[in-house]
Amino acid sequence: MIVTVTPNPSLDRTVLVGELARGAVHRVEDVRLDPGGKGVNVARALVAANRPTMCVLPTGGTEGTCLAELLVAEAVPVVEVPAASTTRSNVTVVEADGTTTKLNEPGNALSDTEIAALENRTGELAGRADWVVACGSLPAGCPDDLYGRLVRAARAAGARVAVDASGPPLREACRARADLVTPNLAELSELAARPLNRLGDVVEVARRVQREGVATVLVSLGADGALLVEGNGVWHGTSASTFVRSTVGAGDALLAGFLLAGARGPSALHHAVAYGTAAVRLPGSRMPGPDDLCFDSVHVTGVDESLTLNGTAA
Ligand SMILES: Nc1ncnc2c1ncn2[C@@H]1O[C@H](COP(=O)(O)OP(=O)(O)O)[C@@H](O)[C@H]1O
Ligand SMILES: O=P(O)(O)OC[C@H]1O[C@](O)(COP(=O)(O)O)[C@@H](O)[C@@H]1O
Repeated sequence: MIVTVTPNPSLDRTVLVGELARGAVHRVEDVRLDPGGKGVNVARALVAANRPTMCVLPTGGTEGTCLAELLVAEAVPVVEVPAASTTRSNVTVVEADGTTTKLNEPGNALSDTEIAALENRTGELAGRADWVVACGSLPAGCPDDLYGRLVRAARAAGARVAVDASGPPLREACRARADLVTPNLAELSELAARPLNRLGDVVEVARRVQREGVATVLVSLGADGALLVEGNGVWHGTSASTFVRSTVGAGDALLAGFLLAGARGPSALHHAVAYGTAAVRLPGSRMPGPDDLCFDSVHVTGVDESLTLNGTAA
């Protein structure tokens, strides 16, 4: 079983417009509502692939009820931690050419009791889990070390732990020796406090994260694919160019694909990039299922560290 934890879930509303212009009135061409938040999306993709999954999340108010109902409709097993404050709503504007603009609310604060309940429910499930996957931003006022604490508790219960986070919560998860972290380029660059222009820069910072005790670093590079640093190995997965409908949830799909393929080595990277690529072809944050994947368009190679991120000479 894989347990996902999303301390700051959201109700995701995605609207489609021709071209976004600041200050203008737009007539929306299409709209969809998805259950959202990074761990929620990972759980949706896992369930779509028939992998036993539990999705732990706080829910509050009308939005929280709606979010839980949407998950039930997708047959995602949910462990709800009731929260006094309302679950946030995030808005995504997708333009006809696939350009994606996200407006993410910070998320209402959880009380200390609610945070403790989230940790307890996760801890109880961790004993039966292969992986605990903790993802996304933390709501207002939540301690930065929440993911670090979850890593320690889940590992003590015998599970491996993956964390997809940014800033201080990511740093704390690395310090607690998460088994797998999945930063995107901006998040890794923030961690390193410098721009990362070449594949070699990405590898160097990922190696630094490994030295802290994180076994596997999977860096998502948007249209340039993803880089896997594991043990002494480094691989770059790319896909042939594809049309982009919405990039929301692509990182979550990448992580789900990696876990579904065993979270190890170039074959898992190949599967992960197939998931990320499939996600950008789907509307809103709809998660891909096995039928959406196209493995032939994905290539995994060793890494020439002197190259820029898109594989051209510096
Ligand atoms: N514009 C794009 N074209 C093709 N694939 C993409 C594009 N954006 C994302 N992907 C795929 O989705 C994965 C995750 O995307 P990315 O934007 O890096 O993650 P995050 O959502 O975490 O920032 C990438 O590794 C890639 O496989
Ligand atoms: O917790 P954060 O960082 O605010 O992100 C939440 C948002 O990210 C998503 O999980 C999508 O994630 P990615 O596009 O990074 O894969 C949305 O469903 C949600 O609205």
